[in-house]
This record gives sequence, structure tokens and C-alpha cells, in this order.
Amino acid sequence: MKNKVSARAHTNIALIKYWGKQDPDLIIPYNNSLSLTLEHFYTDTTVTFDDTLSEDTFFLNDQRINDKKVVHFLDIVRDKAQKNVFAKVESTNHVPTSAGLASSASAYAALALAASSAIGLQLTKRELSRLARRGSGSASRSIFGGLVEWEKGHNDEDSFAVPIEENVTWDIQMIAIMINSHEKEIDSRSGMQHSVDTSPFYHDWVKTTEQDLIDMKDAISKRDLAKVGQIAENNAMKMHATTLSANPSFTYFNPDSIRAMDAVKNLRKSGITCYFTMDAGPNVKIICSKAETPYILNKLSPLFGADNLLVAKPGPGATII
Ligand SMILES: O=C(O)C[C@@](O)(CF)CCOP(=O)(O)OP(=O)(O)O
Repeated sequence: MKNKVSARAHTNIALIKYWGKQDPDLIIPYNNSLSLTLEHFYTDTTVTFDDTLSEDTFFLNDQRINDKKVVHFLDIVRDKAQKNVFAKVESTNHVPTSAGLASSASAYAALALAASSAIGLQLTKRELSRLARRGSGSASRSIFGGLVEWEKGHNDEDSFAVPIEENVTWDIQMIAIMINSHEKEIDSRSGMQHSVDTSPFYHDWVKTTEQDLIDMKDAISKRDLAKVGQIAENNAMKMHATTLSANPSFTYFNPDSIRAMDAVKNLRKSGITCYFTMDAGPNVKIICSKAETPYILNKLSPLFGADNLLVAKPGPGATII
């Protein structure tokens, strides 16, 4: 038996962050999060289940990788299908490698769709979101396009993403500023666990995200880009406050990240509607309008290099290709 399926999923950037797990095994978060799936960055994954294989193999950008998380994920898929068959997984990240945007979100959303389809499971999008969540929390959101909310839930059944606006018709997009990271970053999984375990502000962070989410959904319903940006920027900085206040302290900011955040604030002072967000890396993502993107690029290119400014508009959910 040899079944092969390919899928594509796009990465997403959270406007209200997921940062910390109530249940690390099932990947159940402490709070709801909300993201924008992006057109520009995506992962293509081909999964071939083949009963002549004696082990799972995984190739990322044509390089063989031994990744226990992928094997664990395939075990979950095999268990769901009640089938004992190995797979060959071939993934290509269409993200500039230096970008540090090669997120687990697009990778596990594409893997969830390709693997479940190849093994013969016909999952609903909600079931796919729950499955992708088992690979990486943010992947639950990349099953859907546009603006998406991950409902935290309490268990494997009720923790999944729902679309808020899959086809975004109003003017919002992002510009990712590629910042060079010299030191090895702390990956999001260990970073968030350390914040949960040691930051005295962690549970206050969780509390404030509840109101942020309400305010964000109201701003989205009003197509109020400035309000969306202001809430997103403040939410991201509160998330990063839990890393600075962890013990020992750590941060994803580097000097160029600070320079980029200052540049965004200066543009805003000059009347441009632009806000920033940051995740588990030094890159800064600008939330802005298509209309003002050319002006922003023109102002930031001399500071960061035009090649390091990547424009990304809202993108689609995961699909079979
Ligand atoms: O995307 C967000 O909401 C915020 C973050 O990007 C901030 F860095 C975290 C994403 O964490 P993820 O990689 O999904 O963790 P996993 O569940 O441990 O695999």
C-alpha cells in the first residue's frame, strides 16, 4: 500500500499571542490567541505512507532530519487511523531561511493535512486544527486563512481554531523586517515554558490577554487598523515582559530589533498607521495598510536594506496541492 498526498499551509503571525501551555503534552494553552495567516510564507509537505518502509523518514528542504517531534506526530496520526504503517515526509519551507520566520505553524498545519489525507482520514477543518495543534500550538490557526482565533478549550476535544474572517477584504497587511540573529535563539517551546515556570508576571499576562482579545475582535469588526495595531503591539510587549521577568531573564530583542521598533514608532509619529509585533526571534513585523506600504518601505529600506523587508498580505488556509 503506498498513498501519497501533498499539502500547503501558510504561516501566521499572532496579534494576540499564545505564550504558555496548561497541558504541554496535549498543547492546551492558558489563553485564546488570534492571528493573521500570511500569503507570503508557506510550507509544502508531501507524505507517503508505504507498507514497505521499516521506519519514518523526514526530509526538510531536501536534507534528511531526525526529528522526534515529527515521528511523535505521525504516531498520533497512525493511532487515529488505527494503521501501523511508516511514512516518508518531504517538507519545503518557502520562507527565506535567514528570515527566522520558518514557523512550526505552517510546517505542522501542512503535515497534519498531508499525513491525515494520505493515511485515509477524512478530517473536518476543526478536526484538522485539533490535530495540527498536537504538532505545534500556532499550527492550529494555519488550517484557516485570514484572521483566526484559537479557542484555548480545556482538553484535546475543545481546543481548536475558528476562522474570524477567512477572506480579509479590508486593508491590513504586514511587513517583516529580517533582523540578523547572531546568537542561537531560545525556541518558543522552551521560552514559553521558562516564562510560565519563573516569571512573577506570567498569570497577570494571561489575565490581560482576555480583555485584549475582546478589544481586538471589536477593532477587527470596525476595520480599525490603528486600534488593531495598538492592541497587538501592546499585547506583544506584555508577552515579552514575561521573558525579561523570567529567572534567569532572557529576551528575543537584539539591538537591531530595538532599532526597528523605534523606526516604526517614528513613522507613526509622522502620521503613518503602523505598529509592530515580535515573536520568539529578533524579527520585527509591522502591521500596516497596503496603501501606506510603499511609503514605509521607502523610509525603512535605507535603515534595514530593501531585501530585508518582506511584504505579506493576508493568506489562505491549508490546502491539498
Ligand atoms: O504564535 C504565537 O501565538 C506566539 C508565538 O509565536 C510567540 F513566539 C509562539 C508560538 O509558539 P509555537 O511555536 O506554536 O509553540 P509550540 O506549541 O510549543 O510548538
